[in-house]
Amino acid sequence: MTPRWTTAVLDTDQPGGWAVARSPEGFLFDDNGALFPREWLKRQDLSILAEHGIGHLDGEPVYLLELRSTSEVPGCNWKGLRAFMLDGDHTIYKVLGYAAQIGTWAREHRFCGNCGQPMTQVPRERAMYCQPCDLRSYPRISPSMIVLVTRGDEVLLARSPRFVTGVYSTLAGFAEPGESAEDCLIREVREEVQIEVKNIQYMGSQCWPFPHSMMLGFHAEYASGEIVCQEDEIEDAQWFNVHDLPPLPASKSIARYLIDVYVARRLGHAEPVLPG
Ligand SMILES: NC(=O)C1=CN([C@@H]2O[C@H](COP(=O)(O)OP(=O)(O)OC[C@H]3O[C@@H](n4cnc5c(N)ncnc54)[C@H](O)[C@@H]3O)[C@@H](O)[C@H]2O)C=CC1
Ligand SMILES: [Mg+2]
Ligand SMILES: [Zn+2]
Repeated sequence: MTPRWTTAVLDTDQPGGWAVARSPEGFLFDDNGALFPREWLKRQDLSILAEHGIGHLDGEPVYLLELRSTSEVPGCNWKGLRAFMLDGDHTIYKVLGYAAQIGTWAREHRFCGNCGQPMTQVPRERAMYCQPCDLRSYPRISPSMIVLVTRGDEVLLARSPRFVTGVYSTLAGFAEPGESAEDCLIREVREEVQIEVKNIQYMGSQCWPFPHSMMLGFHAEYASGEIVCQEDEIEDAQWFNVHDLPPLPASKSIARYLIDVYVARRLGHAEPVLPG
């Protein structure tokens, strides 16, 4: 089956196609969703910082209008990417997630980090370029490890002070330079709960555009130690029995997938599928 959405670097001098608009308040939407006829959208009173041709949806070109600020468009409203993930069509969320990552990266690379001069978009390539330095900047992706640690019928879940009240999730953290995925996972689990793990197994990955994480998901078994929560980062962490779990993260997240797979295996149920 051909995918509905494929990314591409499109020439913004070509007319037509669909466009999405992104401001500090999220994406513009109306009753028909977040995609608008591009020529119509460009006639609205928007403060456009940059335009990017980002790909094809059902064969039609899609562009991003990255805005400096939020403006009123009659009949339309603004909504954050997270809300599109939670209650929207998954393909549209993928389009918007990609648009958000390209918009953020291009906005943050308008000037060369080496010499401070303005950078320009490279035609037909997803890169910003500084001519004097011959320096290219590519979209930023931050590898993050996420792991479900288990001990028989028990799973180790924790709460960050940033989470929705009551929700517990798997442990996660960003890779540091010089680390393998496994080194990072072992360090993060040690730092956050002072537990040692063994039998690390890769489970799958997920793009997490908040703002540019690439989640690499693992399962690991408990080896030793008692839970001690990292100050400021971890509000609470506990072993939960698979028959008695707390409120869990959103169903489309890889955190939820890691938990659901393990629970399904313990209880002999059908395994879930990881949303891409
Ligand atoms: N899709 C999913 O199911 C889940 C995704 N996540 C994501 O995983 C990522 C990592 O999780 P956290 O526990 O927040 O990370 P973490 O445990 O490494 O702590 C966050 C700290 O890392 C540092 N940091 C921030 N951005 C960084 C970067 N790009 N590279 C290196 N260090 C950075 C900052 O000091 C920040 O306070 C986040 O983007 C989070 O949103 C977390 C849990 C579930
Ligand atoms: Mg963490
Ligand atoms: Zn430069």
